[in-house]
Amino acid sequence: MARLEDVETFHNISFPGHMHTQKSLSYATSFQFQDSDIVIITYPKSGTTWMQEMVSLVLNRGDPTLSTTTPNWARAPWLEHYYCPQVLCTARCPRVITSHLPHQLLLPALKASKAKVIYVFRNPKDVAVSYYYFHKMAKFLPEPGLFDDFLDKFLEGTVHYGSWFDHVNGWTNSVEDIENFFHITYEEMWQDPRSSLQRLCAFLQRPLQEEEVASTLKHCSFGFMKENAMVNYTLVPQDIVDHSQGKFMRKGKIGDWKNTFSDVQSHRLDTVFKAQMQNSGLTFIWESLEAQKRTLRADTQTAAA
Ligand SMILES: Nc1ncnc2c1ncn2[C@@H]1O[C@H](COP(=O)(O)OS(=O)(=O)O)[C@@H](OP(=O)(O)O)[C@H]1O
Repeated sequence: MARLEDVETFHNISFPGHMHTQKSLSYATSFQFQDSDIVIITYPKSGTTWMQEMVSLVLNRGDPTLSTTTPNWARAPWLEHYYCPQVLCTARCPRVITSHLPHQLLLPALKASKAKVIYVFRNPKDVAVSYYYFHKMAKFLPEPGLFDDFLDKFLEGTVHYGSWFDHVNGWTNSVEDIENFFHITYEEMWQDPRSSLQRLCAFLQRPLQEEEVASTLKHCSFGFMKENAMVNYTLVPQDIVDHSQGKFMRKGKIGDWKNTFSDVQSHRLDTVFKAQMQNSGLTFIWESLEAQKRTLRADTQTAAA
């Protein structure tokens, strides 16, 4: 199946040209946010769709009607995609807007408003693997080749949307610059969905009743989202996303990187991580809960011996 390989370069960062144009990227960077807007920002494959679903359910008090009838990209459109202006014309208030843009491109526009900004990030090893497999399916992304070659580009920051390290450093350092800023990790959402949801509700000032919380958690679970055609991307035509190559809702786990990374590749990422993230003060969860428990047990046994 042919690739839709056109590339847009904007401020030295490459973007898939099939969905972004100079005009749409300029539109995004000079966007006039409203104070009532809710803006979800992520590096690709970090939990965007999950947060779009969570926000949508919170705004609808756990009622899944919209989540099961309207695709996520229509409920929370990508600011930098060419179709955003048309979708925003009919958007309800508060508008929910999504972006993968790095902070240097979007911060000036956001600083000028009181929009509520949600930043979701995920450990870079799981991001790299998820992104790699998505490149195999998504015809608007370049053919990724071997994982080793893709990892080189990921570490150099020459993949589409730029460097994970710059993205996470940039946005997590923006707390001071943006009046209403909330950040959360994929791992936190995974390990403690209920308290993640409570934190989100508090930030959005949308408290939920217990049954609304239960419904939101149910519809945001990986199992539910995997089957929901409004979020699992099966609605996207085959010539844009080749569904025979994999699933968008692929595994939804912490620590899946271990099935793709070799020890050498893991060490390579660790080295770049150490160099670029050492001043970030951020800590990441790299392993599944089972692996964490195994390590803890082994440590306890060693200490007891
Ligand atoms: N509810 C829920 N629980 C756990 N994990 C989830 C959930 N929803 C989406 N996912 C996983 O998120 C990955 C896709 O990330 P994004 O939505 O950011 O992708 S995109 O940037 O919008 O293309 C992709 O991760 P991988 O499975 O590791 O590839 C999805 O499976």
